[in-house]
Amino acid sequence: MSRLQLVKTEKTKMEQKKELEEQDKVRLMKEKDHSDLEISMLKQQLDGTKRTYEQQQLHLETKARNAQEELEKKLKELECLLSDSRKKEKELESFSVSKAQIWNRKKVSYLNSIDSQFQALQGLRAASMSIKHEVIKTQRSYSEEFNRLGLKLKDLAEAAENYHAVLEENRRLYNEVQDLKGNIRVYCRIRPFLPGQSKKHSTIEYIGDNGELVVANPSKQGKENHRLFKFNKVFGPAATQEEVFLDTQPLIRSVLDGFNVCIFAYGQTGSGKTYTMSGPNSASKGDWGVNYRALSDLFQISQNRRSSMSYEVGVQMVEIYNEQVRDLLSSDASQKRLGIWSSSQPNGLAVPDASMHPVNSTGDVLELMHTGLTNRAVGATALNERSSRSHSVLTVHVRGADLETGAALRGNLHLVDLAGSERVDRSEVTGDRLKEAQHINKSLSALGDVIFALAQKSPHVPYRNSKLTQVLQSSLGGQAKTLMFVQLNPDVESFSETVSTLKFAERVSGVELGAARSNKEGRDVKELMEQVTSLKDTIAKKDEEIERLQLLKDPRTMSPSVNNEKRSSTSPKVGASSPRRHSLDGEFQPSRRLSSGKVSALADKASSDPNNNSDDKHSEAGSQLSMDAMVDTNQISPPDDELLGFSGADSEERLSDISDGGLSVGTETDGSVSGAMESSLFLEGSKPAESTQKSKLATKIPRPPQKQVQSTLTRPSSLKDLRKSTGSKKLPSAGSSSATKTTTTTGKRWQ
Ligand SMILES: Nc1ncnc2c1ncn2[C@@H]1O[C@H](COP(=O)(O)OP(=O)(O)OP(=O)(O)O)[C@@H](O)[C@H]1O
Repeated sequence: MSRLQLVKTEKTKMEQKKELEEQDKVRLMKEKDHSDLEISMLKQQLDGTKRTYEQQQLHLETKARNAQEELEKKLKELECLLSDSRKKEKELESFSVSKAQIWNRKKVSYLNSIDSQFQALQGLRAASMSIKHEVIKTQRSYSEEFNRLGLKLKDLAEAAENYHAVLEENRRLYNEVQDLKGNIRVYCRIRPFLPGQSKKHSTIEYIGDNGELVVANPSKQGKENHRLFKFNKVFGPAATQEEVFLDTQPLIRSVLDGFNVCIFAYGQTGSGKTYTMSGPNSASKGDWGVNYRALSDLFQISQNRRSSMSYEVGVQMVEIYNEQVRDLLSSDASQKRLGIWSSSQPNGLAVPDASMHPVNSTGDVLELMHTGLTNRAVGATALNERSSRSHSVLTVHVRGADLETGAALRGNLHLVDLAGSERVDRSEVTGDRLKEAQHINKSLSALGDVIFALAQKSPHVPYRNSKLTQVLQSSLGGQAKTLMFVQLNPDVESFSETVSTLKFAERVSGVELGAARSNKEGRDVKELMEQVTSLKDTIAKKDEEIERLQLLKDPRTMSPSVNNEKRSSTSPKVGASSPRRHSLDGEFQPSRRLSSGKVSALADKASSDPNNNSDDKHSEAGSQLSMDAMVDTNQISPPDDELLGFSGADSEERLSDISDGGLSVGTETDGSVSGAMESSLFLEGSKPAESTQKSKLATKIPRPPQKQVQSTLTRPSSLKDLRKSTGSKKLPSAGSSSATKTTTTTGKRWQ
């Protein structure tokens, strides 16, 4: 059974295997069909592809043929090009060969030039080396020089630091010198005779170098009508405008240093006030008066100082007519009356309403002054010679600032052309003319009174008595400096006016008791005394010579007894005169007509023995002189002083006439010195005690009214008159200490 089962299992297995194989066969048959299908498809595909390839091959073959044709064409072209290029190459080769040759030539020339330039460069280098050495040497010397300059600069810088201090010191010293010369100066100027007047007699007898002036009335007989005056300076008729200004110039500088200065011209109508202050009409530069020159100088100095100071200058010009102040520079035709500030305003203006015109040059000033003078002249036609009857005041205001310190200063310069000073007899005038005269006399008297009160240190200075003194207040007194020009007309017909003018001036000049006088006096007096001694020697020699000549001329006097007599009586009279003139003047000037006496008469008296009072001739002569003087004084006195409004001034003037010294206590610095000199010159040998006594007497004399006293005092002799005058002029020097002190203490610097 097992076998069968085995065979049966075997058979099943065989059947299963056969079945599987059957299945495989079917599957394989299917796969074969499928593969046949695939093969046919692939065959189809292959055919299609074969065809496509064949087409493509055809196309490509066509293309290749075309390309080949084209390439053949290009090849031909390229061959052409190649042949062209070869040709060009050949050409270029030949060109480059020629170029190379040119370049070679150029190269050679460049090399040559480089060679030569190199050599030149070598030369330059050598030169530059030597220059360098030179420069180094110069640099060294420069640096040494710079060092030296540096040291100098340092010194300069140090000096510059002190410059301002020195400048300030200079100014101080300069103004001290001006102070030493006195704060009030009086210059006398005599105008020449005008064309057509040459034949007239002159009243001017003698002009001394030291300010002496002798006037006389030539129409009167006798030697006794001579009068001697003494001022700081006397300018004769021949003096030029420039000479006059030279002595004025120092004051101008003071204005720029902050001082107030007043320059005025006093004198009768036609005596040359306007000529001195402004110059003649349409004056050329050479004829310019003090005004123009002062302003021109002012600008010049301010210009010179511009590195250290800056200045502003303004001008006002007013006219005082009948006690009314009028602006001469105003464009306003209404000409209103202007008010005056009696005490100076902070800005220093006395007439603040008068127009102020800033000026920068002399040209500006000329223009303004022309306007001012034209305005004054307009008034003149309307009111008849008004220019002579009014005071014109040109005020220059200067404001300065120190550029270094910023310090400010202020100075005023008043340039005044006063109205004519002549006195008018009441009987001669009425109405407007009388009113004018009263106003002028009042203001001029007030001016004299102010100066006199200042000199006397009076607690009250009467500035308010006139518009003139109110306007000038800041420039009168204190440390202000005043210069008065006394103008004289030499015409004999003006003699009484001349004497009156001179007396006024003497009164003004006599008031200055300068602080420096006592300092200066010693030395100056010594010098002057030495001069006097030498003059006396000369006089003595001349005396002897004249005597000798006279003796030779007059044989009758040959006898010793007569000779002696003559010598005692005539020799001093004739002999002393001309030698003195010689010695004072330097040389004899016939025009002064002194040969027969006049000044010589004064000198006679001076040189004669003062003890010889019994000499009748002399005492007579003396009284005659005084009488003449009195007659003159009386002639000029108006009949009714009070009505004309100058009685006070007159009485004082008379007093000055009487004692001179009582008021004229020395004409400032030089005046006092000259007082001493005069006493020696004119009172040679006089007893000092006597002269002192007389001067004391003079100072004790009460003031007005003095006509009586005048005659008793002046009558004895003119010699005494002179003694009194000179003696009293010496007074301040003897007892000047108090006066000297007061002047110094009252002197206040203006600010
Ligand atoms: N020093 C001088 N040299 C030449 N001529 C002068 C001199 N002084 C004055 N004169 C002449 O004298 C005449 C009068 O002078 P001026 O007019 O200056 O006098 P015055 O005092 O100002 O007169 P007034 O009071 O009328 O103004 C003028 O013709 C002037 O030219």
